[in-house]
Amino acid sequence: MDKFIIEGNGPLNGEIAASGAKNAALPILCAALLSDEPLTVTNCPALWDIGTTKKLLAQMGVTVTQTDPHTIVLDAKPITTCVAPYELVRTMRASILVLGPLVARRGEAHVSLPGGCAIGARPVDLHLMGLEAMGAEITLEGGFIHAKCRKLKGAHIVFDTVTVTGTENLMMAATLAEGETILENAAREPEVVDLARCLRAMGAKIVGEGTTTIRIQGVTNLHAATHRVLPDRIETGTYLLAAAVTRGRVRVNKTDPSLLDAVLVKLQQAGAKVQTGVDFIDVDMQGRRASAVNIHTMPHPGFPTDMQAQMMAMNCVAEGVGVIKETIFENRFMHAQELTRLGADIRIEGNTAVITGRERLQAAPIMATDLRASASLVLAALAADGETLIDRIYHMDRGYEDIEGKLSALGARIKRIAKLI
Ligand SMILES: CC(=O)N[C@H]1[C@@H](OP(=O)(O)OP(=O)(O)OC[C@H]2O[C@@H](n3ccc(=O)[nH]c3=O)[C@H](O)[C@@H]2O)O[C@H](CO)[C@@H](O)[C@@H]1O
Ligand SMILES: C=C(OP(=O)(O)O)C(=O)O
Repeated sequence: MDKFIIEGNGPLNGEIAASGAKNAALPILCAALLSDEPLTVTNCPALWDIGTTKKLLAQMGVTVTQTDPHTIVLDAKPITTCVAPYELVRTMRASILVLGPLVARRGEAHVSLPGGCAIGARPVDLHLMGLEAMGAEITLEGGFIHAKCRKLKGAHIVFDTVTVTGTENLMMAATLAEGETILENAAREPEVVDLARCLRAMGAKIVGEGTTTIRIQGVTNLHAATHRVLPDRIETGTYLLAAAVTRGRVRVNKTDPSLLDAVLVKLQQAGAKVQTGVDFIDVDMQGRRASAVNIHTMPHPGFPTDMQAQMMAMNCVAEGVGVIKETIFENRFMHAQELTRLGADIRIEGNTAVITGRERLQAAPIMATDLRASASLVLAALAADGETLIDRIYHMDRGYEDIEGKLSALGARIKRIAKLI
């Protein structure tokens, strides 16, 4: 298993470009299943999760062509099987996103219950409830979801909890259903909005994305389209925090500041000078130590849970005490124990972490437990004295394109070790 060796070497300085958003690209690739005409996806990040999705779709009979490192053309004219097998689905939460499109286009789906980051129980009951409301017959057997329906019918669905992939799955299913579907208490995440834009380019009739009520008028078929994936706001935020933890200055280009309002407010509270343009964000700590901030994770437009671990890393080296409340996932503090191994002072009580900042952290061998936890360990290692060895970084490869290349461009000392005895 690959490991990173990171040597904390002072402030990071420089510019990098954001990649396309993983959590937008994944549902968009699955949307190809809705049409028998090709979908071309550009600005698609080069990541493990994208590779897994390509394999998943290819084994269903979809022709998947990578025309350049960031462009994928998918032709789902022939869907030969409606099965999403355990071996592929277990590594990636987003695999559940083939469920809605398969039932909508083919009238059946057999999808293994999904894996992904171990950050909570992560049930899919709301996805299933919605499909049932649209007329699908659902059974669970042998770890698989089996869904059947001759023709989905529009329905009025109110989500008990805001769910991102739940909203995406039902929005995709509804594009080919008979009549109108109304999704209430829908997720407002930018990735949901990007998917709606892609579906609209394919001929879907959708209004209200980005608000809590999305209306979809079903059509008989979708057609060929090209869609550019929006920039990754979580990747962007992670690199901006690299400036905050190292007292440096980082500019992220090819991004969109309007996607990161909640994160930028916290960076300003931490003492950063934040400048934005249409497609860039510049964070400058002007050599100063960050001040600790309080965070309460919330669905968009609140503070994203996918940035919580990275903010905890910043609080570990900030001045003062920061309180972080995780309200989305019940088990998303796995990084705290590893950060403590670097000398951080973190007290956990239920869903709240109280972090007392330390001037410096000290290098130690540590282990990544999930995707954003890995990002927080990398950030902490950049602010630690000595060489930190981070094990199980495959988690990081799921969601960060060319992490070593981008961090090295900012002046970090980071080395990947394929095998260490
Ligand atoms: C591939 C992808 O886009 N992943 C993101 C997506 O995950 P994902 O879509 O899995 O997260 P959800 O928004 O569905 O989860 C939010 C909360 O709802 C609960 N829930 C969800 C569905 C359901 O049927 N029943 C239920 O109870 C979950 O357990 C969780 O407590 O949104 C999360 C919240 O922003 C992000 O952290 C993930 O990075
Ligand atoms: C939790 C994440 O991914 P997934 O939902 O695929 O586990 C994430 O992107 O932070």
